[in-house]
Amino acid sequence: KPLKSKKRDSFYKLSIWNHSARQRDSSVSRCQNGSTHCIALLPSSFSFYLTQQRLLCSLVSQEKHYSNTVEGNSQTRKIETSEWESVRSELRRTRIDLCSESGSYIELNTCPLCATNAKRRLLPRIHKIDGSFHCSTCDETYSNSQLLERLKLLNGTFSPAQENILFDRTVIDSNWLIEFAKDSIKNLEENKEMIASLEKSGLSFRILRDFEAGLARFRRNSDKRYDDFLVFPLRNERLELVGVKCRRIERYEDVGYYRLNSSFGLFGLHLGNEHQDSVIVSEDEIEAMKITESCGMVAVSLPCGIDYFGEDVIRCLSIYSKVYIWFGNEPLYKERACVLAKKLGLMRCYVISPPEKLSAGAERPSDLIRMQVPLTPFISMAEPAVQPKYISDFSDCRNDIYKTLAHPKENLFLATDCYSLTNFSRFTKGLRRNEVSLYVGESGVGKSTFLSQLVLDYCRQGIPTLWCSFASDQSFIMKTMLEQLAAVDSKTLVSHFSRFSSIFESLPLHFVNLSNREDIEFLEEAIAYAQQMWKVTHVVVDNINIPRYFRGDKLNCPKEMLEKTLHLLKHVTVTNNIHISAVTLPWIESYCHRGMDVQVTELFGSSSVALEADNVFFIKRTYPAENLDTCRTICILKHRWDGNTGTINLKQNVETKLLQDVKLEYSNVQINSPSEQNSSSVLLTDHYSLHSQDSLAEPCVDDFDKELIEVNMTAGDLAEWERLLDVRD
Ligand SMILES: Nc1ncnc2c1ncn2[C@@H]1O[C@H](COP(=O)(O)OP(=O)(O)OP(=O)(O)O)[C@@H](O)[C@H]1O
Repeated sequence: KPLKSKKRDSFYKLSIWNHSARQRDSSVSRCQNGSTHCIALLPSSFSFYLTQQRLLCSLVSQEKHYSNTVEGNSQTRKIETSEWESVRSELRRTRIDLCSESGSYIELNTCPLCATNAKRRLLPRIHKIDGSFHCSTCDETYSNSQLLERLKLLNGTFSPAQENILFDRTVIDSNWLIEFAKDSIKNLEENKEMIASLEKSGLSFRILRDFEAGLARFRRNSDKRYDDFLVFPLRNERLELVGVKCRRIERYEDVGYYRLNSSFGLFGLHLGNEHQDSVIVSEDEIEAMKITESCGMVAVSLPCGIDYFGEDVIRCLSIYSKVYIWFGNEPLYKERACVLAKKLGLMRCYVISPPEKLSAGAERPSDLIRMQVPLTPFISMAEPAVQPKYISDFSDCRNDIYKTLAHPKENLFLATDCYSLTNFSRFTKGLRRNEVSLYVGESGVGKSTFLSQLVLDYCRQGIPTLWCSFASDQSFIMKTMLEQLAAVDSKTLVSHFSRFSSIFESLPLHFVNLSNREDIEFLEEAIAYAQQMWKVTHVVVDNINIPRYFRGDKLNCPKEMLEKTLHLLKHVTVTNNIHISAVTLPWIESYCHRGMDVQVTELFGSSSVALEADNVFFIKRTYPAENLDTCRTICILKHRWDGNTGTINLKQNVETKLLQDVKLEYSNVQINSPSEQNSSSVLLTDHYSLHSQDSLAEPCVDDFDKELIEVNMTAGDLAEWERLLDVRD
């Protein structure tokens, strides 16, 4: 937990108590100078709280904790210490730190698979008991052994799997290896039959000689038969022979190695010279030879295919300023090409993946050569491995744009109508993804009341919503919502409390209390969590003026804080494809009492707030009252969807807390033609007749809007109320 700056550098007495409240241990932990975190090693299961001088921890007995997980569930396997140690050492190799231990999980500071990091919560984590790994950003779950395998592949510490490795022997004498390689070349030269069959498959003798490929015979232990193997020399970055790879001709997957030490070299490396600055990396020796034969470029092959990108391999490729990677078009090949490119340095790597149209489905160089398709055009079409995210063209967005144009309701709108605030709904055309709406108004003007009714309406339409509140008392807003949902007088509400409560509880609505969280990062974390857990698509933040810390840094300027927060919220909406409604106070409160001519820029000065928010709704008291003393006005100052601006009066039913939006005025009517207005009003009225009766049990007295249907239900008519609710459900 980040400590406030003034508390840094101070001493904390750390007392750990066991569950029977006997002091078990105590030590002094100190924040290091300038550090934001105070780290103390604590038993895995404890709860703690921080007072002025003390961090009090209550320790939950370890046995009890285990009984809930392992013994309680016989299917859960306790991870072996050795397994965990190997995962831990692979993680260390990947330079991934174990970030923290919380409850039964160990968090990692970065995901080894998708590279999400501490800035983007939630962190990937490993279960302490069964060793399972889960990252919610890339949505990958692995068992302990699967994770180990993945990490080994990423690290290049993979040592060839047992299956196809017939032998892997370390040679002590380098001369023996040189003699073996020479002999094998001679063997191949003398075996005319073999050369003829290789030439038939598209490999000329010349290229075999250039690559110094050879032939060797090995006797099988089992049946004393001899098998022919092609021999490929492996050289290090100094072009010294460090090993040979042998591949059985009959079964090409079967391989064997003779190596001088634990490192591998590359096949074909000796063909490069100082004049060549580019190389093609292929998975397979035959492919490498065919590429060079076909296009004249230097091609090398990896000693263990796409499974091994160890340091020795990377060193061999370091002399080239341009590396073309040609593995294949399948997702696994592409993924491995990316991993290799990252290790080599993205800026100098290019990935060759022949487009299907041009290659007639053939993606590997040998297939293309067999089909007599020249390779050079594909090499020139290679895509740079690094594709900066900020560069995009129409084709990147084409599909999304089509979807939003052709099926806006399914792809863009979370909801088009709000049934209890019909005029507002007609004006705003509903709730759209990727937008931030800002509700501005002086304190106590009714921002939360308005939003609670809006949220309630959308929740009833099934839109999963998260209400994030920085206010200390969250029950207040829940109470308002319950009153608005019930839409009955307080006496009836009390007598039927449990019934209304269960309806309220069944809504897809979740609350997050951020009252003690002054850092905006907690909000980010809460949204990420709610997205994972409940797939929320609408998030309300009440109110964004409260946080003071931006990712650990205290910002003393509220304007800067607001700008940064809004920028963050906009980013969150776009990355998560959701809508965020944020509540804020205006910077210049005097404008609250001005007429409709207020501009967004006047409320927020020349800041980026006006730019970042897609919609700005300014709620103000209506002065002077022509008998409308309970009225508020909501001014639509900015509306990105159609650019309309206007005002709507809000009238509250004091008993039920329900708002009625009356008297809609467009300030730029020319955009909405009368016919459009009519058609939308028919639609709204239709819905309204079905939905409104449960939300407006007691209609407001004044009939400002002719389109509002009359509600003929009495406040206490609960049976009818529930019947309607059932019909709607
Ligand atoms: N249209 C309205 N007419 C009359 N009273 C209203 C109206 N809207 C809200 N109120 C009342 O105003 C009071 C304050 O409302 P609310 O808490 O929603 O304000 P707020 O702007 O969110 O305040 P804060 O910024 O302090 O959180 C409540 O008692 C509410 O019932």
